Amino acid sequence: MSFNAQRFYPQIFLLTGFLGSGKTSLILDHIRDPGTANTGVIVNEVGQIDVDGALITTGRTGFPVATLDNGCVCCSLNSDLPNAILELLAEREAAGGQPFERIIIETSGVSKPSPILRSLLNTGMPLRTTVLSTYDCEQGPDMTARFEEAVAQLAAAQTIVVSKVDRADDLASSRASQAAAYLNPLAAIVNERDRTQRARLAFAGIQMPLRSSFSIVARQEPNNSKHTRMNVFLIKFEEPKWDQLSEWIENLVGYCGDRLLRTKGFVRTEGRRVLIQGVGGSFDPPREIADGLEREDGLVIITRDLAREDFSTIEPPLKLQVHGL
Ligand SMILES: Nc1nc2c(ncn2[C@@H]2O[C@H](COP(=O)(O)OP(=O)(O)OP(=O)(O)O)[C@@H](O)[C@H]2O)c(=O)[nH]1
Repeated sequence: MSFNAQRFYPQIFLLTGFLGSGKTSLILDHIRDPGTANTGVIVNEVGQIDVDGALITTGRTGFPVATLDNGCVCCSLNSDLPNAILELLAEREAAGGQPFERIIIETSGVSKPSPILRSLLNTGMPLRTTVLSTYDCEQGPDMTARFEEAVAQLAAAQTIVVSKVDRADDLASSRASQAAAYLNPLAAIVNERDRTQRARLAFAGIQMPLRSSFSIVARQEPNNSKHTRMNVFLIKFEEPKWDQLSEWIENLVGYCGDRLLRTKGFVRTEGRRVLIQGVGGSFDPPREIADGLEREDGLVIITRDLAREDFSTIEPPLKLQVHGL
């Protein structure tokens, strides 16, 4: 399928936001809302385990999700993204469905938006694009100060959606809005406790021609797309016992401290397949995932300034392989 001037092209929402700041959750809140049937999603993960795609697929059965699995999309400037859009449109047409009103592109938590916007510009498709960034009110300004990726994401956004306010107090919530507005005075800020309403406001869409949003990003972010301070590891376990695995994770958290940024993936333990998710040192309760889901097992761990050898010092000693990604 190629570009067709007669076709109706959906609005594109480029959804950015730092690691664990709530991008997938915002999409899940959106697709659970009746009336969003004409949404398609493209997911890009920095690790090789597609957890986000899996969660969205289980969030609504049969939901149209495409995955960009060639590493971080902002680092691999090629035709993957335009092709994913065209394929999603073609599949929809072939299935005889209503045209998409919107396609949400969930970028990896370390992607910088500028190269992605550039690759959208090069499609030749008349795409109306809105850049959204989630801003985690629990992580706040410290995180953004430490990582240029987080600054680039917020600077590029037309809309900043403050996440996790449903479990924050009023002070944390209003501080997050102020910090977001300070970083990007041009952005509309969505700060809403009700998650359904938050998703509605987020994807209501402030439409700007792609070129003007691109020029904002280009000013803030002149050249590179390297993630200099981050390390991404894929850990493959040999069916550890649950007690041992949870102790290992607790010790990992203690060992890394604030160098641990994001942990997520699927691990087989005692005959079950478990979803493990953590942002910094805070972990969700483990969730059993049905075996039918065709996703590779393994835990993606994103850190700052950590070496592969560090994992061998974590107790208890488990049988594992560490791959640097
Ligand atoms: N209560 C609450 N929890 C949230 C919210 N947003 C995210 N979370 C939780 O925060 C964790 C990370 O959320 P995700 O939606 O996976 O974050 P993400 O930005 O997609 O993560 P990456 O793709 O790894 O960068 C999960 O445990 C979510 O359940 C929110 O608005 N409210």
